[in-house]
Amino acid sequence: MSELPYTSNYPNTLPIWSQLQEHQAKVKQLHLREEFSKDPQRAERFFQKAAGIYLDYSKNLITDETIKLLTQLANDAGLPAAIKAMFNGEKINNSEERPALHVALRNQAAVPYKVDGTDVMPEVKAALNQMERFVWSIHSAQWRGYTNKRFTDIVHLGIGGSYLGPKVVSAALKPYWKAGLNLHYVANIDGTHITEELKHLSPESTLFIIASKSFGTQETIMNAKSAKAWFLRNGGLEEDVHKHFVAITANKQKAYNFGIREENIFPMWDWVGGRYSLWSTIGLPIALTIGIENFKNLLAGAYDMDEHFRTAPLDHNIPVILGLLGVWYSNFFNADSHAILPYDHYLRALPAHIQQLDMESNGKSVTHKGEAVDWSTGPIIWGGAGANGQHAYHQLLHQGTHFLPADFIMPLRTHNHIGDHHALLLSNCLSQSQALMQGKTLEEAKAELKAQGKTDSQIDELAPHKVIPGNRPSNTILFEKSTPRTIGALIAMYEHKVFVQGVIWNINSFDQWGVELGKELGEHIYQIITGENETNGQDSSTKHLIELFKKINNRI
Ligand SMILES: O=P(O)(O)OC[C@H]1O[C@H](O)[C@H](O)[C@@H](O)[C@@H]1O
Repeated sequence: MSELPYTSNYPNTLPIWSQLQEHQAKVKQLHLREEFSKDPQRAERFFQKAAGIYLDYSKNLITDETIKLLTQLANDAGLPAAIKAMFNGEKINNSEERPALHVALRNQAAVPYKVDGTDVMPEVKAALNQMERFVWSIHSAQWRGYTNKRFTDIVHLGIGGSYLGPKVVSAALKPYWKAGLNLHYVANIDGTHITEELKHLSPESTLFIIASKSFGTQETIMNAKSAKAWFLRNGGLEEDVHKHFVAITANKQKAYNFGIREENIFPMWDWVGGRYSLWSTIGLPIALTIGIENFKNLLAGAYDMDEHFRTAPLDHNIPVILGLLGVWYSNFFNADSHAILPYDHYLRALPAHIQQLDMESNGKSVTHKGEAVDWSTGPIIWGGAGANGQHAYHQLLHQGTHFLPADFIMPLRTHNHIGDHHALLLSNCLSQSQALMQGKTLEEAKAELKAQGKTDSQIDELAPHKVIPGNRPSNTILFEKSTPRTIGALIAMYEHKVFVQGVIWNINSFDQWGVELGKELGEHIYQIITGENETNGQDSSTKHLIELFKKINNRI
């Protein structure tokens, strides 16, 4: 395991940590409603704009002092050096001895990015050119199906980072989709997923992308085999397969063995983590739907955020501020979750992507050196599209016993001008963060009931149910419109936020060993089902459940 190229600390042994604890004791006495009425400039003071993203963080449980102390924590935890190390391509993913160099994929400047002394930019550019040629050949119908029909449907087979990133971006940018091409994603090993997607497709006009960095992920390989079988069953011949299947992988040999022609394999690199890979060739379905120019704009938007992250002072740095606020709540207020609430139908897949990005990155409990942490790390990420959530789980946000910080995310302009929907959507978005912040006092609840003509005893009975404590924090993240550039910046912002937190917590945000055990055990269980292995050694629950499955499926 390689040495970390920057000094990392146990955050809770830093003197600043105890200063923050003392400070928290004071801040928790404050109420945001009063902080706002005391200080009309609060919104201006806690506001940043960069890379087309507006961040209002004034509805957080913070004072100027909090930001000062948190910035000090970032400095003392070695964040500036860690940012440099990431951009320098150093092996910050020390348990896998790899850099995490996704920033190279969107580098717009004529500067090299080196891995082990070799500039990777020529390979990055060559891959982008390969994507461009491919996208052009599909759009111009130079590349056609085996009966000479143009492609109408792309089926992207991938899971995890080879799925969630492309999915959120292609959905977010639907207004930019080229006419005549539909995109479908198949991720799950559940045969229902692929069955439902293929049901209405014709093999003659369907192109499959097999996206797997490792080309070893069970779900994707199984789906790829089933897709190929479907293709062959429905008229395609073995010699036509190369016209309908392309692959994206860092494991060329395996893709080749699967039957993909060498020229139809798009490269990936081990210095790009799966959940950071939508900017690479894994973004091919994005480029196919929105066109290569828009894909390049997406990269440019992410680059804008990278530059902001790399150069802005910590207390003006959007990803740093977001990361520190998350640390403030996780470690000093014991928050164990964080909600992602996009008020944009096109961005409805964002919570799922941020979930993988954040939870797979920071769901760790040992430091870079392998010592157990005794501070909380990554929170549970959850969420969904607004305003729908307001009629479902927001009740708990407003009156539940959990402390749940949230991000409200919304484009200021819409692609779909219809009636006054967008102004109403914005009103909903703003009213939710306002309600969380200000709440409703007992006096207000009573006055409200009185105005409704309730009797005194009714008022006493009902008022406690109507009290809303408020003082619940949120960020409001806005941008002018969902464009390739703003969406690029938005997602890069979250990537860096996650990194900031990983640095403070002294954990490796770029490995994911925790997912391996389930895969290994799954292999074994499958062998038991198929009779290749014995049930010996299985716990009685698993054994019993396997038997139940076999019995119901007549596999005994
Ligand atoms: O792209 P692949 O190699 O198929 O990996 C797909 C996904 O599966 C793994 O289990 C990891 O948890 C993810 O980080 C990864 O993105």
